[in-house]
Amino acid sequence: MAEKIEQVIGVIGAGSMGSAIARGLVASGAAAPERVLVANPSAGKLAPLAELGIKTFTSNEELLAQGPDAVVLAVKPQVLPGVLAEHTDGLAGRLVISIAAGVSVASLEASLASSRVVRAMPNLPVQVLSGATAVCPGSRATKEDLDLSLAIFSALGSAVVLREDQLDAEGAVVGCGPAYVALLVDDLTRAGVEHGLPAAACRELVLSTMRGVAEQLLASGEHPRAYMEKVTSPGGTTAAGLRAMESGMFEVACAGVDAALRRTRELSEAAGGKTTDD
Ligand SMILES: NC(=O)C1=CN([C@@H]2O[C@H](COP(=O)(O)OP(=O)(O)OC[C@H]3O[C@@H](n4cnc5c(N)ncnc54)[C@H](OP(=O)(O)O)[C@@H]3O)[C@@H](O)[C@H]2O)C=CC1
Ligand SMILES: O=C(O)[C@@H]1CCC=N1
Repeated sequence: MAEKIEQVIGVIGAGSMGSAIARGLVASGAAAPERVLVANPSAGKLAPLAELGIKTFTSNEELLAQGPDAVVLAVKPQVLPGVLAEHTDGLAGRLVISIAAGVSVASLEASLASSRVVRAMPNLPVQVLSGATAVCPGSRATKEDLDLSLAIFSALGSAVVLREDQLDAEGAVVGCGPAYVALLVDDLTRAGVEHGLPAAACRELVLSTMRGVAEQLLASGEHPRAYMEKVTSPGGTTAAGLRAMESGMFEVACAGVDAALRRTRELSEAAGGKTTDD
C-alpha cells in the first residue's frame, strides 16, 4: 500500500509523463484525486484526467493560484525556460520537482531563486506503478521536500536518491529504458516471425517472458548472469543463442546509452547550460 500523500501536488504539462504521474498517484491510492492538479494548454489531454476526479486547468496561473504544496514540471526541456520565466512568482515558496532531461539543479535554482528544487528522472511505467525514478535534492530542498518527492515516486514504482552527477546517466539508461526494452520486444518478435510464428502470439509470449524475468530477478536479487546459467543447458539451445547474441549486445547497449547521454548534454546546454560546477 502506497504511503498516503496529504499535500496538494500540481503537475504542469499533461503529456506522456505528466499524465502518467497524475494517473499513477491516483491509481496507487497515494493521493486523493482532488489533491492532484494538472495544467496543460490543450484541453483534450485534460479530459481523461478530469474523468478520474483530478482537477484540471488550461492555464498554469490558475493551477498555481490553488496553492499546491509541490509542483511537478513535466514539460519538454525546450519549453521549460519559458515556463520558469513566466511563473517564477507563482512557483516561489514551493517545492518544484523537475523531470526535464538534462536540466540541472543549478540551472533550475538560478531561475527560481525563491523555490526549493528537486530534480527527478522517472520513466514511463510510473503510469502502471512499475516506474523507476532517481531523485536528487537541490541545495535549498529540505528533508521534508526529499521525503515528499520520494513518497510521490515510490507510490509509482521504485525510487532512489542519486547524486546529481549520476542523474544524466540514470536518465540515459532508465529514463530512456522503456523504449530500449520495447525495441528488444519488437526485435525478438520479428525474429520469431521470420521463423513462422504469428506476430501477435509471439509478442504476447515475449512480453510475458520479460515480465517473468523481471519479477524473478527483483524477488531474488540474483545476478542476471547467474540466472542466465539456469536457462542455459550445457551444449543446449540457449548456449548457442547467447553465443551469437552476446558479442554485439554490450556494444549496442553502450552505443545507445552514450548517444542518449550526448543528446542530454545538448539539451542541457540549450536549456541554459548551468552545471553543478558553474
Ligand atoms: N517521455 C518520457 O518517457 C520521459 C520524459 N521525461 C521528461 O519529461 C518531460 C515531459 O516529457 P513528455 O511527457 O514526454 O513530453 P510531452 O510532449 O508528451 O508532454 C509535454 C506536455 O507539456 C505541455 N505544454 C507545452 N507547453 C506548456 C506550457 N507552457 N505549460 C504547460 N504545459 C505545456 C504540452 O501540451 P500540448 O502538447 O497540449 O501543447 C504537453 O502535453 C520532458 O522534460 C522530458 O525530458 C523524463 C523521463 C521520461
Ligand atoms: O526522450 C527524452 O528526451 C525523454 C527523457 C527520458 C525519456 N524520454
